[in-house]
Amino acid sequence: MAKVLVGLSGGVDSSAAAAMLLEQGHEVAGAFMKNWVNAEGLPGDCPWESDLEDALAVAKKLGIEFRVIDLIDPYKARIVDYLVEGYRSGITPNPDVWCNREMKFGVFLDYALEQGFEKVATGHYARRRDLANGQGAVLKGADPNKDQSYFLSLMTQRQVAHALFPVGELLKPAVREVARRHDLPTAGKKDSQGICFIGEIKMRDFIRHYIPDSPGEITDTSGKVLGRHDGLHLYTLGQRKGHGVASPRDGMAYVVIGKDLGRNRLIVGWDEASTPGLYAERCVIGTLSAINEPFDTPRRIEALPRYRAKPEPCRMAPLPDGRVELTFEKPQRALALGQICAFYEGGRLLGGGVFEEIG
Ligand SMILES: Nc1ncnc2c1ncn2[C@@H]1O[C@H](COP(=O)(O)OP(=O)(O)OP(=O)(O)O)[C@@H](O)[C@H]1O
Repeated sequence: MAKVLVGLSGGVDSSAAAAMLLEQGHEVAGAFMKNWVNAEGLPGDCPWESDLEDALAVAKKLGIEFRVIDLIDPYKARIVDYLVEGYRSGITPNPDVWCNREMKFGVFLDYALEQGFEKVATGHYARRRDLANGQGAVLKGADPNKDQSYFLSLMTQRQVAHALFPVGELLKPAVREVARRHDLPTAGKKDSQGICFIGEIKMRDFIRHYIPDSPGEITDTSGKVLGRHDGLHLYTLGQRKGHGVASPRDGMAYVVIGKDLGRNRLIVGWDEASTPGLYAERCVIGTLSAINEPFDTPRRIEALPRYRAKPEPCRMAPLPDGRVELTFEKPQRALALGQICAFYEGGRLLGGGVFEEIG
């Protein structure tokens, strides 16, 4: 049995996680991380105060110690700045994946260890197993509709060694049942949406607050002007809606297929396999994180280029500069620089990295 600090977000999953850990006989305390406060008055609803109340009510009901930890400054430095810088430089950042590595299993885990806890638990739908060599492994969650292992793909072995994911063993209805059985006030709460800190604030409004619009032309690949954009950072490869260019072809939409940074032009094309720039078979992944074995020999794996994508078979080969090259069996649509790619073998998460070159 271990001394566990569980991250209580005020949602049903982490509430049930705390209850399960108690049932398993662990010594449990709960903590709410204060990550971001809408001090800048962005339009939208930021429900952290009611989430904090819910987390506190759950801890009370379970009779566990509850702490509020102010991580606003490290969150700004590690997540908000990464997000804004990413958009500014024209890539597509993924703050949810980064948050697990830098905050929940970074700053928060360090705090927990310092305070004498042995483990940090969260309500993620993933499973943790001990390997014969003593290492911890991460498997996909038992509920295929809820699996969140993708978001854990940049975790290190040290982080996994101290992590627990109790609800990952269950299907979602069984998780709600745990919360009901313990009469937790969050049992019927609907699942949270969106980026962990932005809450109900629209990403577009958030970005616009930090990066001024920089309007330019929208063209096709021949350079013909089809419309105007508000700033290249507001668009992502493969994006169908929001660019405002109507399609003259029935059943065939214009999608974003590239950005010409030099001329501040957004390039659109047809959403079809033959469109240059939209599909790629090959890519280079850097900023790698290997949970168990290093990626130093060529092998066949499955890759998830984005959350909720289908696992795609591919060949992974190490490069002399320490990164890896992936060659997919089938061309992949809209792989975006900056996005996270998670690697799997069967149901086991091998790790992941960042798309640094495409095509
Ligand atoms: N502000 C927070 N304070 C403490 N822990 C948090 C916080 N936000 C998220 N977590 C932890 O990270 C886990 C995954 O976060 P995510 O935002 O994906 O929540 P979720 O899947 O909606 O789960 P939940 O139902 O518990 O909110 C949560 O289950 C919780 O353990």
